[in-house]
Amino acid sequence: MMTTVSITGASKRYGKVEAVKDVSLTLNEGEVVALVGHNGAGKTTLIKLMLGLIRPSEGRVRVLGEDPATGDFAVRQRLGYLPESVSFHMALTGRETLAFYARLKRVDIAGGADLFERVGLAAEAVDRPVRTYSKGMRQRLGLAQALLGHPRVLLLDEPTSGLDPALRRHFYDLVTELRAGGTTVLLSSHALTELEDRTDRVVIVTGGSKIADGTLADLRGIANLPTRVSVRLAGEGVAPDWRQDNVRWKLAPDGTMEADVAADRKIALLHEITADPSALSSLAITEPTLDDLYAHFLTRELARP
Ligand SMILES: Nc1ncnc2c1ncn2[C@@H]1O[C@H](COP(=O)(O)OP(=O)(O)OP(=O)(O)O)[C@@H](O)[C@H]1O
Repeated sequence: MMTTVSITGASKRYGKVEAVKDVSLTLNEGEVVALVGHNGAGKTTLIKLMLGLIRPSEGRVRVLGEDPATGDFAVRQRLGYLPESVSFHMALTGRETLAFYARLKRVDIAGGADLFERVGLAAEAVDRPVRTYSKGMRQRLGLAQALLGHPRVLLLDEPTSGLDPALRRHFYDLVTELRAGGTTVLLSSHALTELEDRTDRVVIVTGGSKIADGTLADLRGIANLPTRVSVRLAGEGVAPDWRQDNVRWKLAPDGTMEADVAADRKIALLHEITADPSALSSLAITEPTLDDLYAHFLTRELARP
């Protein structure tokens, strides 16, 4: 897998504020990575470092093998960026806006109509002034702008804010397609639930530091949080042996029995529970969500001396 972005020991200070502290991070070709963290955690600063808009106070940033702040313009042409709040010139139409950005980026606009279609901006809207656009339409125009020049690295800051559920799905389909074509996609977001099944890797930052970096499975392994097992018994009178196991079951008001089971005991317990399938009417297993993991890593970080 080819590395497209590599950040090594990077820090960025603004006076006394250390917006990014000694962060090392690698992004690869064809990878979708979520960058998550609270407000002020340093996400935008990291993105600005990758874009070469700012330089690190310490450390090194390389994008497609070059320093984005000083490197070749050709590298910046292969970088796409969607800022958190997209602001366009309200009097320009969608088509004019895209043409403007294409000129800035010095890329061919020939595929412009295609781009509108790809991001789901209706043909009838393309020649209307941007001031008549809804927030979701502006967001899609922003995405079309970010896709100009077939970027190899796409940095998207809160890309789904303002999109309704159907547009979100469309957006993630597009991300999947880009990833298949080898693009690196970095999504900075607060929307943890929707990121869960859609990213290859999750990077958590807080107070400018990176505190976790891995696949969801990696993070689950490190966090070692319990798995929730929920069962419903087939009949009132059934009292299987595993109820006596040293797992603490709680009875929910709807009659479901729930237990939080340590990762290393989960499989043995499930084996036991399912030994007599006729005893159960339903069984559900819930792994820790990205929300749970995020809370875990933040709490662990706060507890550090
Ligand atoms: N130009 C700047 N001058 C001074 N301080 C800054 C500057 N840019 C960022 N900071 C500070 O650096 C820290 C990190 O900010 P950053 O914008 O990177 O966070 P973020 O994770 O993107 O937050 P959000 O989710 O709110 O966008 C914050 O404390 C912020 O106030």
